[in-house]
Amino acid sequence: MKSSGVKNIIVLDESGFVAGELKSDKSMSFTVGDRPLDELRAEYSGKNEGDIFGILVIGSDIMTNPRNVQLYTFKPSTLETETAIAGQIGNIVEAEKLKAYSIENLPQIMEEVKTTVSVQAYRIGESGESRESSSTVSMIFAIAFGMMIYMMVFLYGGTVLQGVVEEKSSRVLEVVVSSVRPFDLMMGKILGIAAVALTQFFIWVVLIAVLGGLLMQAFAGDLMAGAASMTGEAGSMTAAMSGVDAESLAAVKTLTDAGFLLKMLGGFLVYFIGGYLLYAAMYAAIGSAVESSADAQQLQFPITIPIIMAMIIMLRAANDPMSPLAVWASIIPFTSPLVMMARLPYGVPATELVLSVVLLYLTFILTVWFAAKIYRVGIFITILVTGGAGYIGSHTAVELVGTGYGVVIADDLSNADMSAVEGVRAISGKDIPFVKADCCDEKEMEEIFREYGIDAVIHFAASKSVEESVREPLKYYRNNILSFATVLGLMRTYGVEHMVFSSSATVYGQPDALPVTESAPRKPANSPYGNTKQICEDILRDSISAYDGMKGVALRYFNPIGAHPSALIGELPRGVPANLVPFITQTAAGIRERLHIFGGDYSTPDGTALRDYIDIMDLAKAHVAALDRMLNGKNKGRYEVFNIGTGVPLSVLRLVRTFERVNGVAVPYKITGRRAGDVEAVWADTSLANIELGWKASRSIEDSLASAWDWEKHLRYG
Ligand SMILES: O=c1ccn([C@@H]2O[C@H](COP(=O)(O)OP(=O)(O)O[C@H]3O[C@H](CO)[C@@H](O)[C@H](O)[C@H]3O)[C@@H](O)[C@H]2O)c(=O)[nH]1
Repeated sequence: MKSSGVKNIIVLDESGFVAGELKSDKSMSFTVGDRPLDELRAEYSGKNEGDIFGILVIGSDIMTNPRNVQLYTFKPSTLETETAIAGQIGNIVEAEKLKAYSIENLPQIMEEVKTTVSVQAYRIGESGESRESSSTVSMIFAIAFGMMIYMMVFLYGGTVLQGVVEEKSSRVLEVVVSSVRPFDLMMGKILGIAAVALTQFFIWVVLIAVLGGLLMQAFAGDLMAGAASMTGEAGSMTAAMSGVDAESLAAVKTLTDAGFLLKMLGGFLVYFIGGYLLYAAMYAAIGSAVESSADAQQLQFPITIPIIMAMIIMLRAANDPMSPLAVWASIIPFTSPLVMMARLPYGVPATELVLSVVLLYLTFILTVWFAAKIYRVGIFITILVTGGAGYIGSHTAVELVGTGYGVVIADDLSNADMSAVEGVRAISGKDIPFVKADCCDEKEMEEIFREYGIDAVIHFAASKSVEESVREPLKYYRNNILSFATVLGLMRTYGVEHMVFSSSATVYGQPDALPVTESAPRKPANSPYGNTKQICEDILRDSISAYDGMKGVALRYFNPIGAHPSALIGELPRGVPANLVPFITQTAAGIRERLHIFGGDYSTPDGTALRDYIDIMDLAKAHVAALDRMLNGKNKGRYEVFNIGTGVPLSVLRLVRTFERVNGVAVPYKITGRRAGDVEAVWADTSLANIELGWKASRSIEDSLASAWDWEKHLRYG
């Protein structure tokens, strides 16, 4: 990779008057050779690292046959070198010819002695064989191929960029993305457009080849025939001596040299594909990072800089393929596709070629990875689901992914199981990120905000046992309130503005009027648990009113029941279930002897308490609806509250009977005294959620109870 420096050229001058007149300069140095050509060739052949650049043979009849000049090189020759030598010899011959004329009619003489010398280059390989090649053709090839790469990159890179930008605004993509890794999606997009580009390119190549062939036949038939009749060095020498334009012959020979053409086409394909892929990946990264085509225009500029640089270096490299700039630019991936094409005709060491190709394709893959990372952040709206391993959290995570949202689950697994996360992954078919973190731990949580571009939070993380909260209030105030305040604080720090909070119908206590609307007064809480839900609602309301941009929805759930239809996730109570349905399923499964129905003396049709049982899948969908509303700017206030229920009251006894009927299992039960803290009846007025969220419970109580039983059986019997 060292610079070519001064080109030392041995001159064998058969004419006797040229060698002495050749002037050395900083690029070329001439010494007169004192041994025959064959001897010199044998001595220097294969010693590419040596000092001698080549041997210049000037024919004895140079005065009458100015084309009888041959340059045998041990290193790649360039058009620049050949032109310089030809120029010098031309001047010397002209001067020599001038001597023979009377000086009186100088202008006429000048015209007459004007001589154009062409140098035929012979590249001496390791084997000592010399092959004639045309520098002009090589350069034209290099530049033409380089230009094609350049055009393709611009043309189809732009297509990739537009494609990514357009799809970003399309919801369809989010659905696609939910089942494909961003890396695969990005790669598919780039390769898909590459396939189109290549097809179009090959159509062009075939067209040009056919047209070119016809033109060649029409205009260059004679020349081709001449070239075909002369094979090898001897032929060329004859041609040179017979005065046929040697450069034209060399051009035709180069064009008909299958080895040369194969090398150039092979190189072109490797660099065309590699160059396109790399730049397409860069365009894709930009497409991922911007919101609109207009923004993309501005960001495209940085990409054009290396391409333009590569174009400039490519033109230089065609003249001096061994200069350090050319060598490095042909290895560095961003310029290599163009620059290497310019160097290729002159012969490039295999190590440089391999390094260049490997680096090009490696950088492409890295760029796709990088683009995919931006894409994920740019295209996915990523939702942090705290408590996502819990009952409602896991079902909501499934629903979010199904809708096209990106999800990160955070859970300390204190009252949940990793199997729920696995279930979510299995259902959604996606490797959803899970972080074991306590929402009260600011450091742990901050990692999540830093690592994943969080756009919104659904906060489920909380302890949920009414009875336990009475025994351990501090645990509840910490787990439910401190955690919520910590998450909200981090949202502020990281500019995350959307919060869906998991509230509860418990805030209504025993409502004065039924069904209960969102505007019903909240009653003093019966338990620390209930109190935390009220306090968290207030924290959210106050934070939103204090902090610009922050928006929030509190969803007041009624009684969530049921499980995902796949039975891969469901409610996972620890110890003796406090809630009705898990107790029923465990009793039906024989784990519990009998169900105790708390209170048969309420003022209700059958004396048992009335509740509004909402299916877990419907409840999960309500979260997506709330999130969509905020993210689409459809919310009417920055803080909104919705009841999430069916609006249909059901007694405990009716629920038990329905369970038995739907599942064909008996649930032994006994009516006992009322449970402390229980309200008699509560059910939702869901009209606000129906109208504003465009959400309505759709699963029947039968569906819910059947899925609850399926889940229990899955837990027991797999
Ligand atoms: O073994 C049991 C369990 C419950 N019930 C009754 O079933 C109904 C529903 O009880 P449960 O499933 O415990 O729900 P709720 O007490 O209504 O509590 C729900 O509603 C509360 C707010 O109202 C939330 O805080 C809870 O998390 C949520 O489960 C109530 O009448 C209970 O008395 C029984 O009869 N036997």
